[in-house]
Amino acid sequence: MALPIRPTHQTYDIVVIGGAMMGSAVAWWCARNPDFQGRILVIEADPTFEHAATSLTNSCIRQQFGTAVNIQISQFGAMFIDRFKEFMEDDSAPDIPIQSFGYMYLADNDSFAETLANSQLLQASLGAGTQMLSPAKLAAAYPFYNLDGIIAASHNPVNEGYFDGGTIFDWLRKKGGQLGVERIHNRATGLRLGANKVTHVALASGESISCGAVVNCAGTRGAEISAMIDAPLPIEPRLRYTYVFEAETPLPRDLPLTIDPSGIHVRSDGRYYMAGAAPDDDHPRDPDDFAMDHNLWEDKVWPALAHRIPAFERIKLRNTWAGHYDYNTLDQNAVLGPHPEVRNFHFCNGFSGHGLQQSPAVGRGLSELLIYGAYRSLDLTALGYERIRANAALTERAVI
Ligand SMILES: NCCCC(=O)O
Repeated sequence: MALPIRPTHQTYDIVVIGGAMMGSAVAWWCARNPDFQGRILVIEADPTFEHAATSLTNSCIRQQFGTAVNIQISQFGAMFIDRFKEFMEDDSAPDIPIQSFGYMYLADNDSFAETLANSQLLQASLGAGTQMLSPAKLAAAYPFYNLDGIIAASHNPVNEGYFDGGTIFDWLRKKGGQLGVERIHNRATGLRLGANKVTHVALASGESISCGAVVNCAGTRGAEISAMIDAPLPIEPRLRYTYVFEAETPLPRDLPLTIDPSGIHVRSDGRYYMAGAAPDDDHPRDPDDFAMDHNLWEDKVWPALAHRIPAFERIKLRNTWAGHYDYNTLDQNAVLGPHPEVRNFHFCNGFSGHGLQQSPAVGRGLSELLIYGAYRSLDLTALGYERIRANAALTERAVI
């Protein structure tokens, strides 16, 4: 059903700019909380979500991050997926399994092997199942890899792999609507400030909506929205290509999401395989530029895949697409929570390719900030805007 353009009210307690996975998660977490009795408006510029990262995602979750906060975010994400039906409070909600083939990071140099080993210690200390694998162990378990040049690997077969993020997205929108979340097809064109707060959101259709709080979930346009309150964000659209292919001889077991030293990643995708790559010349793009570089497959991606997995010499490309990361150039991590002075403006930006898997914990965390003024479950302060201002990166080495 088409969304209405105009809101039904002139005043909302919470206005969420951007209605894809993050905006829908924030809205649903707020709406389901009995301590919140207000009105929520979600403004979505493209309700088809054709080009949203939510639609063009590889839909995977991992525990293999290099910072405690990201590991804990994923741990809650995995628990949320595991207990999805319970969270939806609806017997007709589906079970959403995680296909735990794990991520397999391959290291071809001492420095990255050490990074993986240190990350494994951190992940294990927080309860994740990550293990370091020697080339010999790797060859025994996954004989299809060509391990030339590989000196170590890390792998986690627990709560790490593919999940059906699209179905979760559908349910968050549906249940949010049942709980009173209002969604419109419109664009935020301006934010009016008064006494260190956003007082109104201007819409492309001409209305000006009075608001209690604003959440910036605008994806690749997040920096445009925060610029409306003079808050610079180091976030830009970056192209990422996805390739789905069929192998003439399928591998004898699921292929973990393998991160090759070439930068290309590939995993099982049902009876197919899915690979991802960045352009060689990785620079900011226009938010509407989704041009595919068709040469990259022949020139780089396929040769790299066939080198690492010789069975992939004989494959048929079935589908390709280009999507965007909302790429945080400072540290490839999310920017979450209130602006230090404009306290009712909340960031929810810069996920740099790992947003879908972070949406359960991020939605919950922002709902706590919006309703109680503080994080109550998982403290996400490390991902706040202050670090952006201070140019103090929360470095995450495991960005794919
Ligand atoms: N965007 C594909 C990689 C997902 C991840 O960062 O785990």
